[in-house]
Amino acid sequence: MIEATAVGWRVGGAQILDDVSLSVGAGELLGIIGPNGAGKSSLVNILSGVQRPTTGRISLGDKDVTRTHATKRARMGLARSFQTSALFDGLTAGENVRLAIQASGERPFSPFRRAEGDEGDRVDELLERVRMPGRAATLARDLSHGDRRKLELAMALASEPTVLLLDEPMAGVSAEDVDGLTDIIGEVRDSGVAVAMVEHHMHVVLGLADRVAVLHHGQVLATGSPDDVTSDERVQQAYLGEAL
Ligand SMILES: Nc1ncnc2c1ncn2[C@@H]1O[C@H](COP(=O)(O)OP(=O)(O)OP(=O)(O)O)[C@@H](O)[C@H]1O
Repeated sequence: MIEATAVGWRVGGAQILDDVSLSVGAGELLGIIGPNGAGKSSLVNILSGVQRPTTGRISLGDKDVTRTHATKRARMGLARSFQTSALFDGLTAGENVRLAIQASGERPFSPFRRAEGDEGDRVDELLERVRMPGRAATLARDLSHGDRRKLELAMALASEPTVLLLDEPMAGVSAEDVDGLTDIIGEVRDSGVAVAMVEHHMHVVLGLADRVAVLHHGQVLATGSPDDVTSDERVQQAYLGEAL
């Protein structure tokens, strides 16, 4: 569904990404791991169209989207979450989701438009999908950190994406919420979405991913099943001192 071929990204004199090739298919979850500064977020930005690579190619389905803007890629079925929270704190959980539904629709987006058609049902469905039933009326600012991350997932799912890019969806959440988010993301993958997930919680990535790509100094050090990459000596070297 989404593929990077020989992607390089150079900023000033620094080669941030170098000859990165990877792909994620429908119903597959690719975990992207690597030490701090390896280039994981940069890669997500390039896959989503927030940044344009210096060299190489990105394709979405059978389309070359290397030069396609992020907004257009979103209309083509790509959704993403960000490392930092992207919610409207003064709106309720339901209103946040409704805005995401409207923003992904055909009609011009307006934060002042009232719910219409089956939007109310869709909001409830999406909140249920992320295990937040009955939370529609809670202000985003009053949600726990874990629920905020779930709400962000619901918003990313509002466009019914075929490809979902997640940049550290579990950063800073409690162990209990990590388990909940893991289940939800697994269900999204099982529903046929191609999911690429950057995550520092190693046990989550290794337990959930079908394949793992290890980035190191902007290059793909290894790709393979969780077992293959954890037993790879170069990967162990890159993570020296950290439990894999
Ligand atoms: N816009 C930019 N301009 C210059 N350098 C950048 C830019 N964006 C990222 N970098 C540099 O690229 C390198 C990779 O950063 P990136 O955030 O992609 O790594 P990461 O693997 O996501 O790290 P972390 O795990 O800490 O989030 C870092 O050295 C960073 O300083």
